[in-house]
Amino acid sequence: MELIKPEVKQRIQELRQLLQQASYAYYVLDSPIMEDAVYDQLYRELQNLETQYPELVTPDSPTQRVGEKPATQFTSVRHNIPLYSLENAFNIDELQAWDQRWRRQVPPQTAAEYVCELKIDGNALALTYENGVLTRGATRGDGVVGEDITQNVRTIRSIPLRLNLAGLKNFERVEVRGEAFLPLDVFKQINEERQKAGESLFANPRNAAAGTLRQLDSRIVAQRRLDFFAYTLQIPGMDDASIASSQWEALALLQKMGFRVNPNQRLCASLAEVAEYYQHWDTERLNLPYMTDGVVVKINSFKLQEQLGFTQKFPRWAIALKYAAEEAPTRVENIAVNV
Ligand SMILES: NC(=O)c1cc2c(=O)c3cc(F)ccc3oc2nc1N
Repeated sequence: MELIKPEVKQRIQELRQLLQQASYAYYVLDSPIMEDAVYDQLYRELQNLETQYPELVTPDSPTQRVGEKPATQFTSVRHNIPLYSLENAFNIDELQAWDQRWRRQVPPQTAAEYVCELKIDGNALALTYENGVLTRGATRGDGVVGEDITQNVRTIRSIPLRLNLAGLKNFERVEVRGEAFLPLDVFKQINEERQKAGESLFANPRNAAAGTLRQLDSRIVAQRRLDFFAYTLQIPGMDDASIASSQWEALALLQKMGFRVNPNQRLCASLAEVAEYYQHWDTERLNLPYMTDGVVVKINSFKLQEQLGFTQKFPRWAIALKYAAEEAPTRVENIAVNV
């Protein structure tokens, strides 16, 4: 192989850096720093250089988000850390009952803060990063075994192909969980296209996202603009308390590493504040550009989470405080009617 001129390598690195920063600003921070036309021009220049020097292509290059050939099937994969589901509460009384339940496991008067996160109505994804590079994206499946949909996950622009691990040690292997979802306007557009093509409509954005994630051709997935909010950071073999001291800190770390984290989280000092957050978003959520179906209430301290642990199925330290279901279908039906 003839020696590659250093300025070519230099230019390729420069283009990757520029394109990655522009993509991060646009898809994660929602604040573009570059005109689309400029982005496209730089992207084409990088593509041309990588075509000319294929040995310089790296998996985290912005040109590597969309796979060329469709997969024939998805392989099953065992999660490095099982994904549990959340116990449900349907009103404030049931939230209080949960609070009394976990409090029976710890000394009386144990102080606790709560983190409230909007419960995004999408599909849980398990992301694996090795030395900062995304190596696997899998569906939740049954919590122990999911499907390897890495090539589809790579097309989700708000999921970083490489993490920003500046200043972080022991982060060689990182597991991130979050929710992949379809923004409502994309859901509506997809159903309009399906209506025109005489295909069946997706009943709701969650089904549309699930259907999209299971597409064998990642080029179709790339056109559908799935999005992602991260909410859990874990390191196999390390207890959570040595990664961060709390959920609140973990959310800040996820943002620092390059993930999109839902901006409406709230740190609550009491159940009264949790109830206030729950009531506030019962109506406010209808103005959001994505579907939610409740609030996830988590004990903030990782030390207290560890003391409480898990039942067979659920973490004792979290609960999904759901909204009454009749809201969502009405709204989604409205969208269907407009189609
Ligand atoms: N849909 C969601 O927006 C959402 C979902 C979960 C979980 O399913 C979940 C499951 C666990 F076992 C533990 C924590 C969790 O935190 C979560 N946090 C969220 N924000």
